[in-house]
Amino acid sequence: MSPLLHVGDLEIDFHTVSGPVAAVRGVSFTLDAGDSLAIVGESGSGKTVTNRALLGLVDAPGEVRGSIRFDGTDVVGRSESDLRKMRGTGMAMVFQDSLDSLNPVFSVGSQLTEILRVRTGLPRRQARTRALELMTQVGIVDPENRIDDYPHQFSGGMRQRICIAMAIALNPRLLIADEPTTALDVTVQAGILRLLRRLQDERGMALIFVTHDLAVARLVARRVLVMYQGRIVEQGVTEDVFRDPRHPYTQALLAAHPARARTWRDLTPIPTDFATEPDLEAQLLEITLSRSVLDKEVAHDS
Ligand SMILES: Nc1ncnc2c1ncn2[C@@H]1O[C@H](COP(=O)(O)OP(=O)(O)OP(=O)(O)O)[C@@H](O)[C@H]1O
Repeated sequence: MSPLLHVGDLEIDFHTVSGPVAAVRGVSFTLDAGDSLAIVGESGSGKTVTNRALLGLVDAPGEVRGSIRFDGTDVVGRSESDLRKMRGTGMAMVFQDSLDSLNPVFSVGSQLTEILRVRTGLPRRQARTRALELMTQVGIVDPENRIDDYPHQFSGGMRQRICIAMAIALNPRLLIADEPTTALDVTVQAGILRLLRRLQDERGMALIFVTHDLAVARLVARRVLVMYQGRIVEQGVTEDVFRDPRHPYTQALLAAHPARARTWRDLTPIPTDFATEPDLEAQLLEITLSRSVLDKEVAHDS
């Protein structure tokens, strides 16, 4: 069986006033239908632009070369109208910041029903019923009373759930989630990760999850791909990469990861105030999200 997604020797350049930026180099990977892949790497390693390229969303001054085949069809060089048809039904993306993705002047219900009406031709009333179902599926409590609310009336986590509802509205075969939990606090993050895992499982949907955190990758994806400076330095089954990281960069990422620390005493002491130390805060987030916490919640859900 051929893979759902095949990326071959992908290269992305940005032609800027200060010269060309080689954002992605020689990236190749495949993803089977229903499988999950995490793309991990530090800021600027090319994770986001790689995923935007999958959806044909790299605009000038970006230039994409190489091959991207989704469901047997080439993405690179395809017309904008073809790409628009593919987005939503084939692949859909959830971005980091839900406020950027939602239109503040329309209720969440009208944004959801609009997608359904325009893309599937559902009459207004049925689209609203479907929108309510989708809101329920993503864990919005009492959707009848929330459907006419505006994005600002929802919390960050709930807004991200609405974005996920919009992304799955057309039953995509591949959902790409680009750091969808970065802006959220730990409990809310765990809820979103749990939701993505459940949706993927229930719908048999493939998932690409972008994160800078290897421990989070391990929570959501069967396979992992590690990027460094625009290139893939390592890829494989997530557990194998954890057990036996081959590339020095992956080894360094793992060695530095606070979720490896078993007790608070194992952490590198940071001699500054808890509340103002961003690194420590990030470490705390990562630890709280460590596997046992989320697994317990997933077990509790199922
Ligand atoms: N529109 C653009 N113009 C110029 N350079 C860009 C543009 N978009 C991205 N880049 C460059 O491409 C490289 C990869 O960026 P990308 O956003 O994919 O990184 P990332 O791994 O997703 O980082 P982050 O985790 O911070 O989102 C960076 O060097 C970035 O500066």
